[in-house]
Formats: sequence, C-alpha cells, structure tokens
Amino acid sequence: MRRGEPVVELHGITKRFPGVVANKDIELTVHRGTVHAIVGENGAGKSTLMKILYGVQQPDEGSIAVEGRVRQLKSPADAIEAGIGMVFQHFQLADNFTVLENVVLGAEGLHGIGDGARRKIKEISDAYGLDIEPDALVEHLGVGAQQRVEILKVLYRGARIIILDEPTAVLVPQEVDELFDNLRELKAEGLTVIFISHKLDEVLRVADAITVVRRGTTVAEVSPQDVSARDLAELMVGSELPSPSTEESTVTDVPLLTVEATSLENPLGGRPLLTDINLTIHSGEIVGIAGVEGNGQDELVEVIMGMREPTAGRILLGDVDTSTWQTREIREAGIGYIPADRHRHGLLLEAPLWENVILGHQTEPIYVTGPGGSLVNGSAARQETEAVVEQYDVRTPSINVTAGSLSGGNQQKLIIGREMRREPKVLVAAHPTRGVDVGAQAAIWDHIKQARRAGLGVLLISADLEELVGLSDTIHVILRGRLTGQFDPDSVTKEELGSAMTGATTEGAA
Ligand SMILES: Nc1ncnc2c1ncn2[C@@H]1O[C@H](COP(=O)(O)OP(=O)(O)OP(=O)(O)O)[C@@H](O)[C@H]1O
Repeated sequence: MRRGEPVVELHGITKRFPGVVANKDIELTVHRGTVHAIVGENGAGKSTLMKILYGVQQPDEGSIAVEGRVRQLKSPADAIEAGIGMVFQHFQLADNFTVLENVVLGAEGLHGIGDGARRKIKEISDAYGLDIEPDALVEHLGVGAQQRVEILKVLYRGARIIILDEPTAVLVPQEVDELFDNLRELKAEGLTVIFISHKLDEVLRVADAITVVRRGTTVAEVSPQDVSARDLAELMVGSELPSPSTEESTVTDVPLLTVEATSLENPLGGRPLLTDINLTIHSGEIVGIAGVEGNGQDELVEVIMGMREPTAGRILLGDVDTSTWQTREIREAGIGYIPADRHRHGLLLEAPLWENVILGHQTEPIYVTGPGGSLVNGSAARQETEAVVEQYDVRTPSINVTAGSLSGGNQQKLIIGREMRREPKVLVAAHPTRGVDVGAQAAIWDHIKQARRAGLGVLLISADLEELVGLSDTIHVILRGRLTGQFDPDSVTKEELGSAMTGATTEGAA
C-alpha cells in the first residue's frame, strides 16, 4: 500500500449504552504512515471508539473499513487479523516473566518460545529503535520500557495500525520524548498510529492530524500547524475558556502534617524504600513531589496513609503521632486521599456511584440508620452523591450506574469530589488529574486552590510537571527513596526538574 492511503475509514459509527449515546455518527479517516490523535472531553466517547476499532465492542450502526476492506470486528482476534493492535493504559504484562515469554505467550503460546522468536523480537526492536532485550525480566524494566514491550508485542503479532490509549499519562518528560521518537520511526516504516491524549501540547508536537470528539461525535479534524492548544480545548468543549488568574500565596506557619526522619526498610532486603524523609505541610500550602515513577512516591504515601508502618521516624498530624494508626483512623482524622491506582484503591467498579461515594465512611452517623445503626441511610448517601456529581461535573446518566461504566476521567472526578467534599484538613493526592480532560483539570485545580485558601494542606504527587509547577508552593524531588532537592516552582525550569528527577543533578535551587 502507498503512504497516505486511507487505512482506517469509519462511517456513521453509533454506539448506545443504557441512558447514553457514547458514539453518534462518527466519521473518521486515518491515513497510512501518520500519527493521528483523538482528543475530547472526559466521556466524549474516545475510548468507546477505540474499543470498537479493536473489536472489544461492536457498534450499533455504521461501517468500518481497514486498508480498503469493509470488516466486521467481532473480537480483538478479528482486529489483530485485520492488522490492528492496541496498547492499553494499564499494561498487561506478567512482571516475573521475561520480555520473550510475555511477547510469545500471548501470540503463539508456550511452544513459540525459542531462538526464532528471540531473533524476531531483536529484529523488531532494532527496526523501530525500541531498545528491548528479549531476555530481560519485565519487573526490572522501567515504565517507559514496559510500554515499549507492549508496543513490541503488538508489532510481533503483525499490527500495521497501532492504537495507544493515553500513552504519555504514565511517562516522565524524557520518556515522552523517547516514545515520540519511536512513533516517528514507526510511521517512517509506513505504520500508522492512532492515539488518545489529554495533553494537548504533546498532541500538537507529535500528531499529523487531530480529530476532535465532542459529546460522542466527531466535530472537527484539524492539522497541528493550524491550531493552538487553546483552540483545541475550545473545540473540545464547544465554547471559549476562561483565562487563568494569578494567585497570592496562602502558606501559613501552622504545620498540619509532618514527616519526620522517616525511613522504610525493604522487607525483601536491599536498599531502603525510604531514607530519612523530612517534610512539613502547612495550612494553606501545597507541597509537590516530583520523581520518576518507582522512586518511593508510593511508599511515602503508604506510610502517611497508614498502609505501612515506618521503620524509623514518625508521622505527625498536628502534634499527634499517627505512625502506627490504621488507614481508616487516619482518614477519619481528616486526611483525604486520592490514590494513584483508582481501580485498585479508589473505587468499587461493580458498585453504583452512590455506594462509592460513601465508601469508607458508611459507618459515620449521617449514613447509618435503622435499629442499632445497622442499615445504610440511602437517601443521605444519594443526596451526597448528587452533590458530588453536580459540583465536580461527573458526566453520568444517573447515580445508580456502576462506577465501572463511567469513562476513566469521570471516575477520577468522582473520587476527587468524594474526597474534597468531606473538607479534609490535609489532602494526599497522587496524580489527581490523570486521565482528566483539560477543562475538568482546570476545574479540579480551582477546587484545590479554593480549599487551600481556606487552609487545606496538600501533598501533591504528580508526573505532570505542568501541574506540579502550577499548583505547588514548594517542590521536592524524590530519587531512590530520598528527598534530594527542593525547588521554588516560580523559578525552576522543567529541564532543571527533569535532571534532578533522573539524578543528573541533586542540588536544589531554593
Ligand atoms: N460499558 C459501558 N456501559 C455503560 N456506559 C458506558 C460504557 N462504556 C462507556 N460508557 C459511557 O459512554 C460514554 C463515553 O465513554 P468513553 O469511555 O468512551 O469516554 P472517553 O472519551 O474515553 O472519556 P475519558 O477521557 O474520561 O476516558 C460515557 O458517558 C460513559 O459513561
């Protein structure tokens, strides 16, 4: 096939769920050898469209042509057969297996593991600059490399069209650059990449064409040379956006949460997970933590939230030592928590929204009723859920649907609303706006800033440097379990932060 020919043609795609039209009359043409971005608000219908193209879901109406041939994609196997592969945001790799085993098990099964497969992996890795060793253990690979293994897996199965679902959400800036280099190599070889992203500046950097989806339908196709990030955001929401305003500092000298000389040994031996962490969050202050994933951020959150007990040092809430408290006690004492993994720690996906909103708080007086307080007060729970949905703009047909049926960004908005409406004293927030569209992101930032004015203290862990710099009053860098530098967000550059995060420099500027 020639470069530039249409390889994916979607006409009139419509997909309905109970109470929602997720896709309506979608028109999309993707050309060979291009990177084609799909952007839109949370719940606009992007994931649904990609699932339809990957055969995970079937459209109610419309047609799909791949490389000029009309196809019925009834399953991912059909899509793979048509030359389409998909890399999901949550990697689907078995940690304690090698790259070779991971790649081959999904494709040919056990009998495929051998020198032939090893050679083929090397060839693919070399051809597209993926830099993957077939015999490396997946658990030894960083996030960026694991993502390249996922891409390699898809290529190994012969994909010519690769769908990536928010591929940069989990990457730090250097890894994003590497990924984009890989994407350029893929398209130079005549492959086609379709990707979903909320990071509009990245979309403008790497895409050849951008399709905007609004309320389930394709509203525009633009070329990155012709638009700004702001134009794109306005196309997504269908109206003009307000301009951001500058802020006065609200930091006080009242300590709310203190992490004092805290260390955490690794129960499996080796380097400690945390070493001598000292950190204070004052009322009205947002303390940001920058770091490459896996450098102790999760463990820091876990010792603060009572999921692990520090092996040295202590955690103080005000002047009360909470180091040995359980998570529930800590939450009840006024710490809100936005976990990094919303599926594992934040939500019960099979339960309705209203149950999720009172999750962890169902024993509190306002939610109990009946003899001996044995029943849940459904109407109080529903009222609170309606309020979360309304204030945090959770797009849902009703509060009775399951959390699992919400789009990813709307799940995140639900968690943030649940935590913020409880008016915590301290908020421990890991990647609070991951997967959230730019409009909703700005709204969440406003909610957090407003609470900060009223005295909230925040520990903000984020891979999004824009968010860290824009929200934080001070930024610490975490590297191999230690705080290695402190920076003033008003003066630090992304490059300085990036080098501190990778250990290229460890000197703080402030
Ligand atoms: N399995 C499902 N059952 C019911 N409703 C669903 C299901 N999957 C998606 N929806 C609904 O379809 C709409 C579109 O969701 P989709 O996940 O495609 O949005 P999205 O644009 O990918 O959003 P995000 O940016 O938040 O990931 C939403 O209203 C969502 O609640």
